Amino acid sequence: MSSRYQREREVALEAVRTACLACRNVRSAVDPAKLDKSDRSPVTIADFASQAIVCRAIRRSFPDDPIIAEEDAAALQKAEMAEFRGRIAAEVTAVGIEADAAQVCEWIDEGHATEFSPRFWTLDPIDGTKGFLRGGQYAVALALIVEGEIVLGLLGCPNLVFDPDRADGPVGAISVAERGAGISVMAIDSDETADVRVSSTSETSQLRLCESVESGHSSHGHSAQIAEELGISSDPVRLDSQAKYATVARGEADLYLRLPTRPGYVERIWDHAGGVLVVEEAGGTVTDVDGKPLDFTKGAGLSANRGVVASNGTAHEAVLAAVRKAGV
Ligand SMILES: Nc1ncnc2c1ncn2[C@@H]1O[C@H](COP(=O)(O)O)[C@@H](OP(=O)(O)O)[C@H]1O
Ligand SMILES: [Mg+2]
Repeated sequence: MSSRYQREREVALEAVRTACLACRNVRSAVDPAKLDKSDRSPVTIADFASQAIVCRAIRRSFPDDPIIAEEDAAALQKAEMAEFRGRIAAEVTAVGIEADAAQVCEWIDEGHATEFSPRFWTLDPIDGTKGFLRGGQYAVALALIVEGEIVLGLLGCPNLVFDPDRADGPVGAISVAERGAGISVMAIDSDETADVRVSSTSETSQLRLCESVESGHSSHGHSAQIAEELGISSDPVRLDSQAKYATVARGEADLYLRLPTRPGYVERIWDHAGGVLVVEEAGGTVTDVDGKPLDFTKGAGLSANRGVVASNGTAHEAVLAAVRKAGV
């Protein structure tokens, strides 16, 4: 695979892999230590450790690149958070990056950018924090955006089986996509690599649909209507995080629907950028529910779009027609 962004890929892959290992370590501890953010969504030691690891790596290799990331260290600065800060530093140190609490907070805050710029990274240190907490799917999601176009997309999925045909095979898969250069999936714990491609299913009644576990993140009612319209009789597969994009990319599912639950919710770029390129480079198509391409020039939010439809491409137009019929 010829690569225009070879160095960026290497740095990003190493950082995402290390962040995945830190997340796993926290997950296997008795208490992943959760805080509730001001919007009442959960955040854990692992979210902060992952963000510190990835932001540090990008800052060292690409000092001028802004990073738009989900977390910030503001809540960690309070005096009563000293132990929590110390635990984050210990988790970062445990994966081979020696750091104290102050250093870790500085790295986390490297992800403070919010505005569009000609070249920037976007990071979700743990996408699907609810999935992480319940032992389900989650992802470390990283993308590089140049002139509004995603050029690199990585999804580290520590709980995703590497090869869907080997259910008892290795667990942990990192999808790495580069625009125009394809996608490969790497095992987290070995050098095993796989080429993947979306499915070729065109018969709409045969489409395997995936969606969020959380009905507050995507309307399950509308997706049931759309499935009925398409003649789909199988139940949707529900999983947390951008692991949904990874499953569409490797043909394990044919369709991922993210349907607005309320008017005015603006999707965050870090919840999609990595996954979008992973699906596109595997041969699939991603638009919003109105059929428009996702617009990554608006800062941290996808304010020009509503919802997301990611498919194997073949079925995309038929799905959009069903989405319109359902009145999404
Ligand atoms: N009302 C809403 N509609 C769509 N997405 C939402 C939402 N409220 C929160 N989210 C996002 O949904 C993400 C999880 O998606 P999924 O349901 O596919 O696992 C969360 O990411 P984090 O887990 O990183 O906070 C959060 O950003
Ligand atoms: Mg997220």
